[in-house]
Amino acid sequence: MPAPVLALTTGEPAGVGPDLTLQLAATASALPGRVVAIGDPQLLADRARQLGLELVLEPCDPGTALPAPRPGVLPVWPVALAAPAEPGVLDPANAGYVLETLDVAIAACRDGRAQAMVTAPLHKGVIIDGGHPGFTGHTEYLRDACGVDEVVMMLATRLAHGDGGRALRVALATTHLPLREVADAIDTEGLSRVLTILDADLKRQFGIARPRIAVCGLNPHAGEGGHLGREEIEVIAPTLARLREGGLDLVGPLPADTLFTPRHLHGIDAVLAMYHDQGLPVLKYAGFGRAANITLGLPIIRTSVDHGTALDLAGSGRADTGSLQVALSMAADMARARRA
Ligand SMILES: NC(=O)C1=CN([C@@H]2O[C@H](COP(=O)(O)OP(=O)(O)OC[C@H]3O[C@@H](n4cnc5c(N)ncnc54)[C@H](O)[C@@H]3O)[C@@H](O)[C@H]2O)C=CC1
Ligand SMILES: NCC(=O)COP(=O)(O)O
Repeated sequence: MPAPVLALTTGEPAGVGPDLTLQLAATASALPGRVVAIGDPQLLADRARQLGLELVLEPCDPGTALPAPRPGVLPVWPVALAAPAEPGVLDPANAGYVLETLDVAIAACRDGRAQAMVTAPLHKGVIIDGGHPGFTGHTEYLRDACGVDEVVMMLATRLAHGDGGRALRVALATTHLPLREVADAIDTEGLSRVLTILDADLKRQFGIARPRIAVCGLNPHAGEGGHLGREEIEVIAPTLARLREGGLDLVGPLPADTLFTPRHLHGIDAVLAMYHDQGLPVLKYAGFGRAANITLGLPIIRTSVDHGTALDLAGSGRADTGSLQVALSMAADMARARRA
């Protein structure tokens, strides 16, 4: 069985995405699948030279089969930059380029030329500035491009210490939203959809027969019996009760500050946090550089790095490839599991 083809979008051209792609391709003894980079070949060649990396970039036609893998050769599906890119310097002119790399990867996953897509980081602000005011991230872009109503962002890592390499998975009930809007965005329908997708994809994509999911409250102390907010009483607890009747194994809502302690995490397959900065700081404290971001609920497989564009490191050679390695490995494993 040939290794799965992983379509790797190289992300914001002024960020570390091109660097990480090239660093991994030049130095990793083995990549976890057949990686094809999507980006501007000249940008990649210039960045490789800047980083002092020796590898051959081989532009290929996305419409034809990939050449057989060879050590030191990185196949590239070419997408042309709109303007030359300088490491660390954002240019809204290249917003369309970044989105086009995503479109190429999505199309390849949908028609079977690739078995998964892996995304290097993009810069949300510069894409908005470049004429895409509704853009909030890969997650929502993929949802719309794949024509599904709801997706779920989940980050996963392996705990390093004292926990036998156990997985920590943190999913989000809301994603890229101003904090002011979060409480209003949490309603029974949305929460039900998110938990149903999370449960289904932990089974389907991660092989967990009966996922046990712990759900955070929204407010301090999960609302302190209604004295510090009523979302737990009026929305979250009744939603969990209804989903339990449908067979989901749910714990909570629990105060988020104590939920993320080893005793409460014991036996839990995933935590659902109510908002981005309730769950992700914990995940990143536990595993920054060793975690991947997975979009659940899509018809295709998509993983990503756990970090952003790191403009301060672009072109320096000091960006850590750990998370990209995890994202590629996870995508390859998920593709093999789906094929099996
Ligand atoms: N998957 C994606 O496309 C993601 C994109 N972003 C976007 O990235 C942009 C910048 O976000 P920031 O909050 O500044 O986060 P950031 O992750 O780019 O940087 C935060 C800190 O982590 C460091 N860092 C990041 N990646 C690193 C790596 N591979 N090796 C070593 N150090 C690394 C940076 O140097 C910086 O000090 C924003 O537009 C954000 O939306 C953020 C997270 C994920
Ligand atoms: N903090 C995670 C993040 O911002 C990644 O977003 P996305 O671009 O993968 O939707």
